Amino acid sequence: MPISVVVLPGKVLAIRREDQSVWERRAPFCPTNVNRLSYINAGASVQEDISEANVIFGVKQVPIDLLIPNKTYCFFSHTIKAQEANMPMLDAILAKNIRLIDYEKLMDRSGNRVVAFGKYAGVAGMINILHGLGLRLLALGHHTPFMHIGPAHNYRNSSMARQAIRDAGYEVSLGMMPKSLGPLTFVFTGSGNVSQGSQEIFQELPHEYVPPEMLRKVAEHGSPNKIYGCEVRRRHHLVRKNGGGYDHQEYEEHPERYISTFAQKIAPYTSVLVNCIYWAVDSPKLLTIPDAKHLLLPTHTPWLPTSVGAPALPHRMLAICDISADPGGSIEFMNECTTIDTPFCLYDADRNKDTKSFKGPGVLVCSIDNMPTQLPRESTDFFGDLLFPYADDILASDASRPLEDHKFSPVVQGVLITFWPWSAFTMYRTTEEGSTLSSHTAEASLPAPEFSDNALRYKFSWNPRGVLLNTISAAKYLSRGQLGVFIPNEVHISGFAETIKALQLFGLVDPNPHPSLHPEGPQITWLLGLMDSSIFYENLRTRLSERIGERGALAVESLGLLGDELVVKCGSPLDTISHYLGKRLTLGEIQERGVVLPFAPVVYKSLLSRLRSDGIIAREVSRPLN
Ligand SMILES: N[C@@H](CCCCN[C@@H](CCC(=O)O)C(=O)O)C(=O)O
Repeated sequence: MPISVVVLPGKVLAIRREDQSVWERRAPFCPTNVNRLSYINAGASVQEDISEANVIFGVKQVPIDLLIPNKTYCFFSHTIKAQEANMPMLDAILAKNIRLIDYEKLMDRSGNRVVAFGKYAGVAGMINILHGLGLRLLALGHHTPFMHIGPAHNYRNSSMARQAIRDAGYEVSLGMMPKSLGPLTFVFTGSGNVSQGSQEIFQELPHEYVPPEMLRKVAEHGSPNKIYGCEVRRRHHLVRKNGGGYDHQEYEEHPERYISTFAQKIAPYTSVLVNCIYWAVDSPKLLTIPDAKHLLLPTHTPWLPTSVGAPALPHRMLAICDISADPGGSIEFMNECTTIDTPFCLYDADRNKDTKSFKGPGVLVCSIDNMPTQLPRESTDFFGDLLFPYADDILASDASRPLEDHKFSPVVQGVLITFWPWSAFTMYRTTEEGSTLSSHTAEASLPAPEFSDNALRYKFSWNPRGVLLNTISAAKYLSRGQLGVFIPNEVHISGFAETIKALQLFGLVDPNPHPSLHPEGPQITWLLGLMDSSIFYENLRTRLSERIGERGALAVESLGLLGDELVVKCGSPLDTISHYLGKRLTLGEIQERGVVLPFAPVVYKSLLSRLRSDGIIAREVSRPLN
């Protein structure tokens, strides 16, 4: 239920009822925190209407229509990596003049997060994967002590889960694991809160830690009466692409210069991978789709005693608990997070597909992205105590007043500053009401071409649908009091118009459903399949060049639309091409000018007016490019 707490006269804090999932039973503060907050004896009132609150606290994303304008909100928005699903919510936050304090960005001077549920993600994740391991081994023909461990949410608290794990561990130490399985190894990537939480649970089992270089040895010759653990840090598997070992400073600044050797050096000797790293868009992947193919090939372990009733394992890697939970991220083949309702899937590398089953070929994956809510009370107490020291500071926020009127502590100020680059980019790309707009100045409303390296001259930080849609609708602007209309096709940025024209020519910017693009329809490739599956590549290429010129044809080719990649069909040509370009031309983290940002007037006008009230005036200088 939502509660409002009066903290000071005129200062009301609200805690919203979580609605992101039925499982979400956490809160940002626990009752003890609220008692301490209500220090002027005002008490907390439980009420549906929280609109009188200045600051609204929550845990997970807020539905767009429930976002109350002009408030300060604190919650996990999951927008920092421009996560596609949450971009409409971010747009609404900007449009509604909301000041967002994202817990993920509350950091100390060294860049470490100060409030996080991470430890409980680790705790719950480890319990879940032990439960899943029991079920997977059963499907492979083995009853093991892990069968008696339930999913994390089946326990009243983590102590009860620990007890069940200790009991299972006792049986392991008594030699009750089937000998045909050989020794089991658990690899933990990362050393932060998540990793520590999961290792605390692991340590309830009879265990021995080994360094990464000993993994192979214990995987082959270790004892089946204990479980081997190994914590793998970046320095153990990251190497420079151009030669050389891991350099922390350089990696922080240039993760793209590194590759991971995890798949070759660590994964072949890993039975259960507990992935606890923080993954950023530019970071190297730990396991790619081709790596999985290799790792899930049958292994030959003739030294293990097997029989019809006690078969050998198909391969070493049995399960992955991807607590890091970035679809397509560090574990490339994890393309959709699992949920508390359906916690596991079995990824079959041969078919590059996963099934909701424990039986059959593959590796079991658990990638729930809200695991701490499986232990809601404990994780709320833990989180509330971390957040409490910042509550007063956050409560001082008045979203209708400029930032410099506030005296935030460095931790809170740091979060708010993260909004500046966004505003600046938007300012760079937008044409404000009242400015003069000729066909030349209009070019300034597009991203700077010098920051683009593809045929569209755009890179996308999320779904590019809006950008493409704008190319078939005219933009309106005010010029010296007169309403003008600007046709995007007439923009003369080199390459952009040709490419857009080509996309339009092939009907790829059409927002209406197309039968060939029905998600359940037959598989097709891009233009070759979409236009005429019988035409040869060379002929299509020539025809294309004749119709749209060589530059246009080159552009279409460079976007991969003439290749034989299968189309992920999203119903309409526009949605399908948007999905494709969003993936292909992704910018990654927003770092430079020239990226695509929310550019509807409702979004940027509120930003511009906020900037104006902060004394920053947008000024546009435009010059013709040719
Ligand atoms: N890595 C992914 C998914 C993160 C999901 C984390 N969920 C946690 C958030 C809590 C925390 O970070 O402290 C949750 O518990 O819901 C991404 O970045 O989008």
